[in-house]
Amino acid sequence: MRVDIVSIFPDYFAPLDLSLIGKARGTGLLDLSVHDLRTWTSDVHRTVDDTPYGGGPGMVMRPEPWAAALDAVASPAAQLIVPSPAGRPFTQADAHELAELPHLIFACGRYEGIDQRVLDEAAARMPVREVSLGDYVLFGGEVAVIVIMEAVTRLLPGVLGNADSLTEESHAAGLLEAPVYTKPASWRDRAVPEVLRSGDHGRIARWRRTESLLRTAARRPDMFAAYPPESLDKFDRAA
Ligand SMILES: N#Cc1c(-c2ccc3ccn(Cc4ccc(CN5CCCCC5)cc4)c3c2)n[nH]c1N
Repeated sequence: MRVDIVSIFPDYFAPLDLSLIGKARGTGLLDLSVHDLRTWTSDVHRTVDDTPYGGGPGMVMRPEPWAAALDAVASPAAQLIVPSPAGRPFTQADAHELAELPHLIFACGRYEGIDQRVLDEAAARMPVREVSLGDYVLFGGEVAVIVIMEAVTRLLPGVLGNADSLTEESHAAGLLEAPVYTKPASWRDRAVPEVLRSGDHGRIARWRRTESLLRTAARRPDMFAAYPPESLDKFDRAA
C-alpha cells in the first residue's frame, strides 16, 4: 500500500517510524511518504492560509498550495482522505475498506479547515472521504491521520504477527472486548478469574462472550442495540 500524507507539520508523523508501522515500512508492506504543504507555496513567506470569506473566526487554508500538492502526489488509483470535524464518523468498517486500497492520500487541514473547492475539485478526479474521529475538536488533522494509519496498517496482511488477533477482534464482531489478564495469578489480593486458568476452552470462550455482552450493554448501549438478537447467548457468568 502506498500512502502520501500532506501537512504543514510533517514532524507530527515521526511516530509512524516506530513499532509495527515502522516495521511495515521497512519490509515494504507500506510505502509511506510525508510531505510539507509549504513545498508547494510560491511566496517568500510560504503562506498557506488566508481570512475566511463571509467572516468568522480563524483562517482558512488556501486552495493553490493544496491543488499543487495533490497534483504532485496523485495517481490513477488514489483516494483522498480528509480528516474534518464535519466528516462522517470513521469506523472499523472504514479501516477495512481503506486497507484494501492501493493508494491513500491524507490531507491534514489546520486553522478552520481547507478551502472547500480543493475537495470539490479533487472529487472530480478521485474518490474523496471526509472523516471524523469523534465529537470533540482537535487542532488539525494530523492526530486523526496517525489514528487512521494505525487502524488501517494493522489490517494489512503480514503486519500483525498473529493473524488470530484480527479474527477475535470484538469491534469486528460488534461487541467490546472481554477483560484480559496475565501473570501473576494473584496480584495485590486480586485473583485472575478461575475460568481463565481452567484450560477448558469452551468455558473460556463462553465466559469471554458473556463478559463482552455485559460490557457492551453497560458501556455501549448503541452497539448492544444493534447486536443481532438471534446471536445473544443466555448470560452465563458462571461459565
Ligand atoms: N478528524 C477529525 C477531527 C478534527 C479536525 C480535523 C481536521 C482539522 C483541520 C482543522 N481543524 C481544526 C478545526 C477546529 C474546529 C473547527 C470548527 N469551527 C470552530 C469555530 C467556529 C467555526 C467552526 C474547524 C477546524 C481540524 C479538526 N477535530 N475533531 C475531530 N474528530
